[in-house]
Amino acid sequence: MSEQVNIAVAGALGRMGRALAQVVEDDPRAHLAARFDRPGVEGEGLTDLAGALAAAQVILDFTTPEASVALAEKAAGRGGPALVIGSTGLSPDQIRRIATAAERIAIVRSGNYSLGVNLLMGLVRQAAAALPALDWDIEILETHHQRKVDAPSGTALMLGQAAADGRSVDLEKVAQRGRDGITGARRPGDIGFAVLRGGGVIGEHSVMFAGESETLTLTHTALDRGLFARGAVAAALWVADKGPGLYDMQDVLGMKDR
Ligand SMILES: NC(=O)C1=CN([C@@H]2O[C@H](COP(=O)(O)OP(=O)(O)OC[C@H]3O[C@@H](n4cnc5c(N)ncnc54)[C@H](OP(=O)(O)O)[C@@H]3O)[C@@H](O)[C@H]2O)C=CC1
Ligand SMILES: O=C(O)C1=N[C@H](C(=O)O)C[C@H](O)C1
Repeated sequence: MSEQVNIAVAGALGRMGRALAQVVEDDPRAHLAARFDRPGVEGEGLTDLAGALAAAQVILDFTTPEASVALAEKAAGRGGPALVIGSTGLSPDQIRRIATAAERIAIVRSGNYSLGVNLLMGLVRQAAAALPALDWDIEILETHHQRKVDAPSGTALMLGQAAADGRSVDLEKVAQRGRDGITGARRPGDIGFAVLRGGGVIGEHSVMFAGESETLTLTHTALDRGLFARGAVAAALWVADKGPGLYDMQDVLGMKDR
């Protein structure tokens, strides 16, 4: 067997952290080199951040925006390891700081590591380009479990970006992220976001193209959290030998050139 890739898991006690560790342990190409959580949190088999930085070729980071930025800057400052970041809810400034860190180390960042969502992004871009904005409204609906803290989801924002790219418009200028009360009629060209939270829903995303006499809806449903973990571990194996740069799951899946 060829050499295994040493992978550490940040946020190891979280929902994704636990799923990620399981997938790494089950993959013969990977070795679970370290698991760590919030500084000061101890637990069986947990190391600290310094131990993880020293042991890992790649760290899987599904934590919080603040933790991901701090980790990216720390890793960049010492020239590694590479990172696979899945945290969502990042501000534009936090996204910029991760991009700056990626000038010194390899970082994969995506709001969704599933194959289906990454394929859906291409379909949404294509549909948005084909359907004239004056006749077709775009609305994005996402549903997640009751414990999710950010909204709209990272995936919903990626799908909104894909729709905006298809229409060659700036998402910031057309995004409609909250409606309540007397909102006035829908502004032509807006891309709307709607958010549901409840129970244990892993993640559902729909993009509706609404015309006057017909609607077209593209939907992705995640059936199990391990889906994202398997995609993230595939990204870790992919990025382990990459040079500095900011990559996404479309790079990992080889979808960029199609
Ligand atoms: N890109 C994708 O495909 C996916 C992305 N996500 C995203 O991943 C993130 C995590 O989701 P989820 O696992 O459900 O959340 P959880 O809250 O269950 O897990 C996050 C974990 O990270 C820990 N943590 C917080 N700060 C640090 C730190 N500085 N260093 C190390 N660990 C830290 C948390 O500790 P504490 O509880 O003490 O705060 C917690 O244990 C979210 O942003 C979510 O949206 C989720 C699924 C898929
Ligand atoms: O918090 C979650 O659970 C999820 N977060 C990601 C997002 O914000 O899009 C991906 C997935 O939908 C699950």
